[in-house]
This record gives sequence, structure tokens and C-alpha cells, in this order.
Amino acid sequence: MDLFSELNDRLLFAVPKKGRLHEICLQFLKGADIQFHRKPRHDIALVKNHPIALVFLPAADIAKYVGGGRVDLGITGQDIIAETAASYGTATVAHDTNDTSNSSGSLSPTLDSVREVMPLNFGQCRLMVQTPVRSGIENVRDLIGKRIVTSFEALTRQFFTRLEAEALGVTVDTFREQHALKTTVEFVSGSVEAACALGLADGIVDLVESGETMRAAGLQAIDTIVESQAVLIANTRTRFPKLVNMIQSRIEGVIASRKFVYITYNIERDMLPKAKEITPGRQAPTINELVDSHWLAVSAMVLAKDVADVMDQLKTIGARDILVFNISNCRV
Ligand SMILES: Nc1ncnc2c1ncn2[C@@H]1O[C@H](COP(=O)(O)OP(=O)(O)OP(=O)(O)O)[C@@H](O)[C@H]1O
Ligand SMILES: O=P(O)(O)OC[C@H]1O[C@H](OP(=O)(O)OP(=O)(O)O)[C@H](O)[C@@H]1O
Repeated sequence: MDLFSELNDRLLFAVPKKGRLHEICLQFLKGADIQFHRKPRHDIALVKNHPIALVFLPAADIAKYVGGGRVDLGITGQDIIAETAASYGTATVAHDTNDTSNSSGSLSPTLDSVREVMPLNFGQCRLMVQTPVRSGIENVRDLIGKRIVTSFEALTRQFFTRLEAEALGVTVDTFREQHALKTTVEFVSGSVEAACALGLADGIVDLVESGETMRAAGLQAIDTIVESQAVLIANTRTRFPKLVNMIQSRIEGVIASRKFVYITYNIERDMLPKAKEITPGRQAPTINELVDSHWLAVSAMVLAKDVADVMDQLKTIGARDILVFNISNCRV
């Protein structure tokens, strides 16, 4: 059977083909036991153990493909969803209609049929307005009428349209009817931070995570347009709602297993109340008697980010043999 007829009976799942989100998406697929072999230079890979095909696409295009309907599911950033919606002139992503009829298969200019299934707890960043520190511009209003360079053209235009309307004391609709945007917004596809130093821009709109890139370019953040993280999105008219649920549940398991570690330790019986306070677990800690002893063995799930602190506290109440294990997978 050729690839095109193979794809007909499969859920299509779009995954970023490169960049910041790619590697961690592969870890999620592995954790969810979605097995595939991607041949070199192929952007479509058939999954061996489920009727799913993975489609490797630029992160920036994934919301568009899922909105178009032929791709059922995708992982991308909320910044990209917001940019795609802004470029279509729709404010947000619509929510589930429970309509599971077949989809059109076109790249239709709407995100009405895209549902945000769940946040994925990675790819956190903010889309920020930035200016050169030495320019002294710290108020976005002072950028009105100036040149802005960005990869997020639609959101930037939307932002400055609101700003200019506000400055004139009119509604956005009135502004659109009666005025032209004074601020110049220009698109570049990458290395946005270089634009000010090159004399192409008075300010930029770009993503900030640690702020290192921004500081290295002599820039400062003066406003936030969108806060973002990676999300799982689905087309509401997918033919495969059960598979979507299965993938969601498995990815939830992967997220939980990355979020928690498993701790086990021994404690004297009279210290148990304090131990329970330090490691309450998700429901309750598991407690076992140690043979012929007044010591107990306690185990519980603990937030991975808190584990060093928890171990310190357990030590102060006399816990011994404290062991911490990574969780390779779980359903919670
Ligand atoms: N510094 C960052 N920290 C966290 N998430 C980020 C960061 N930069 C980008 N992202 C997220 O990753 C998405 C894809 O950005 P990225 O720059 O990796 O895309 P790309 O253009 O496909 O890759 P490349 O930059 O390699 O060409 C962004 O839309 C955003 O959601
Ligand atoms: O605040 P930071 O932690 O420094 O991260 C921000 C940088 O990360 C992204 O770019 P990326 O490195 O993915 O490359 P790009 O510029 O080619 O998109 C973004 O466009 C910033 O340049």
C-alpha cells in the first residue's frame, strides 16, 4: 500500500520538526510508547503500534494544519496559536464542539475548530516588546510611529493597533475604520535581536525565556504581549476521538512522571506525624513496619523540584536511609 492510502486510516499527529520543542516532543512520544521509525529526510513516519502517523512540521505551521482539519493533533506553542489566530483575525482558539464528523482537509483560514487539549509544562517563554537599553525607551507608547521588527507580525500589529487606538481615545474598530497604523511592523524569520544593532529597528518583539539573548544584544523588555508554553492541540472534528483521549492520558502520565519523584526512608515510630507532614504524598504516604523494630518505612511521591528540601527536612527529624527514585511512567 502507498503512503497516501496508508494515511487515510490513521490519526495524523503533528510534531515540531526542529528547534526548541523538537527534542522534548520525541521524549514525550517515547514515554507514551508511540513507536515509529523516521527515515532520513522523511517528514511523515508511520507509528508501528497504533493507527497514527507522525507529521514533522515547523512549529510555526502546526496550529494552521490542525485548524485546517487534515491533521488531528499537534504539539506547538501558545505563542504560535495566538499568532495564527491573530493572522486570521480571530482572537482566541475556540473550544470543543463535540462534532466528530469528517473534516474538510483544507488549510482554511480559521482556528474555530482547534481545541487546546492540555498544557505540556515545557517551552515556557514570553513574547515581549524590547528596546535597546541605550535608547532610553521604557514605555511602549514611545514606540508609536517607530520601526518594529519581529517574527510575530500579526500579534505585533494587533498590539500596536490597540496601543494607538488607546492613545487616540478611540475603539479598535473605529481606529481600523478611520486611521492607518503609524508604527511600522516588519517581519524577519530569525535572529530578531540583531535588528536594532543593525539600525533596522527602534524596537523588537521576540521571545524571552532566561533573558540571556536579550541582554547579550543590549536590549531590555518593556512589555509582554503573550505568555506561552507548549500545548497539545486537537481538531474538534477529528475522526479519532478515542485515540486522542488515549494519547492525552499517556502524555499526562509522562508529565506526571517528570514532575514527581518517589522517596522512601526509615523513621522512628514517634516521628511519624512529622514525617507525614513533610511527605504527605498525593493521597497519603505508604507506611510499612520494619521487622522487630520501632522503626517504620515510609514511601511517597514528592514534587521533583522540592526533593532536596524535603530530604533536608527528613534528616532533621532523624530519618535514615533516604532514597529517591525517578518515575519512568505513571498514571495519577
Ligand atoms: N527560548 C525559548 N524558551 C522556551 N521556549 C521557546 C524559546 N524559544 C522558542 N520557544 C518555543 O518554541 C517554539 C519554536 O521556536 P523555535 O525558535 O525553536 O522554532 P523554529 O523557528 O522552528 O526553530 P529554529 O529557531 O531552530 O529555526 C516557539 O514558538 C516557542 O513556543
Ligand atoms: O531568553 P533566552 O533564554 O535567551 O531565549 C530567547 C531566545 O530563544 C529563541 O530563539 P532560539 O534560540 O530558539 O533561536 P532563533 O533566534 O533562531 O529563533 C528566541 O527567539 C530568543 O532569541
